[in-house]
Amino acid sequence: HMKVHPEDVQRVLVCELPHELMPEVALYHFSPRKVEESECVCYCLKMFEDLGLVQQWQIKKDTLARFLLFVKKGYRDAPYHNWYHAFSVFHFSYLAIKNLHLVEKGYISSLEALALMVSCLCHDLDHRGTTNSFQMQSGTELASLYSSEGSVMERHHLAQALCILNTDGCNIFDGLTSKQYSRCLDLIRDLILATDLAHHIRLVQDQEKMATEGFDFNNSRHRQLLLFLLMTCSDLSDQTKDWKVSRTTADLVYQEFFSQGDLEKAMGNAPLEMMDREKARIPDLQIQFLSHIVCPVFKILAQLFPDADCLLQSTLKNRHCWEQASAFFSRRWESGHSSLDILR
Ligand SMILES: Cc1nc2ccc(C(=O)NCC(C)C)cc2n2c(-c3cc(OC(C)(C)C)ccc3Cl)nnc12
Ligand SMILES: [Mg+2]
Ligand SMILES: [Zn+2]
Repeated sequence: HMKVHPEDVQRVLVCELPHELMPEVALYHFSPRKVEESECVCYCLKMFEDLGLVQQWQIKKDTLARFLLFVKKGYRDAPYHNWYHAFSVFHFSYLAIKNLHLVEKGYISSLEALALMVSCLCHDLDHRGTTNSFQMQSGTELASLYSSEGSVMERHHLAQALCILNTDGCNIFDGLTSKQYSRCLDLIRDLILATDLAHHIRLVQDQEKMATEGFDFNNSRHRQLLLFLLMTCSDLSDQTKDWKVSRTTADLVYQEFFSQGDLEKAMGNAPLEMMDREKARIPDLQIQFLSHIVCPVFKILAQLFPDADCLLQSTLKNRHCWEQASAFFSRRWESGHSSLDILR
């Protein structure tokens, strides 16, 4: 099973980063995918510190370093669902908490901020680059464990997160009271299970209604819906960056989808068109994904927080780029040749 060596922990604790994170790390257009892999764990530690969470929750730094190293090791090298995805999702939760002043303004508590950030880091642990329906159709061991409850992969990600928290020297929550501890684990459970796309689709109408009515600070349902919204926005945050990041991410996602499609064909099952490298039209699929999933959630975020409007604008700009690519492609498809190279 996974091992983390004491010298790895020491290297993180003495990390050579300037004591404070560079100011640009806290900007919306900063792409965490540009951070050196060997520096990611240091950045995570600094982000927790920057938000005062290490201090507030009496988190021992060597415990946090060890926890972060175990989480990083807990990701496989799938094209998209790997450590850099988790690190990017975590970074966005830091951006939202810091730039929207979510704790100071009372939208979320400090404990909810801690749970949100830890959930972002752990939310796709041990992902194999295949979907829930693939687990069920091919009868994987994860499906036999979790298919009766649904959200097969998300239940596995949660189990992996709890396993790391229970590993010697990794329990970052041992400074919490037992009441805070059980509240925090309930939050992490709900937040990681909320990353199932099917769960998100069930919630989004209530989130739209909340944004239209206006956030009610005393309404526990509103507070819960906001945490789920922040989780989904973080999971999709690559689409709020510049075109190169947004397009590169789509490339990685389709590498996973097409590999799954190849597997399904080899098993005699017909893949979804989105997963069939012979049939998928990536620009059109991305326009649909941005229109139906991404832009709606950042529209809700922008309605609740006008300062987040720049994020919605970025997703709309990226959709426009795909529309231009699609127009260009359909001209080339008619003339018989096409490749994604034009986007290079
Ligand atoms: C660039 C990009 N293209 C995608 C294209 C299609 C789909 C897809 O699943 N389509 C199925 C139909 C029914 C909608 C997801 C895509 N996707 C995700 C993603 C989001 C997820 O769920 C949350 C975060 C809750 C929305 C879960 C898994 C993934 Cl891979 N992340 N980036 C992408
Ligand atoms: Mg996931
Ligand atoms: Zn994810």
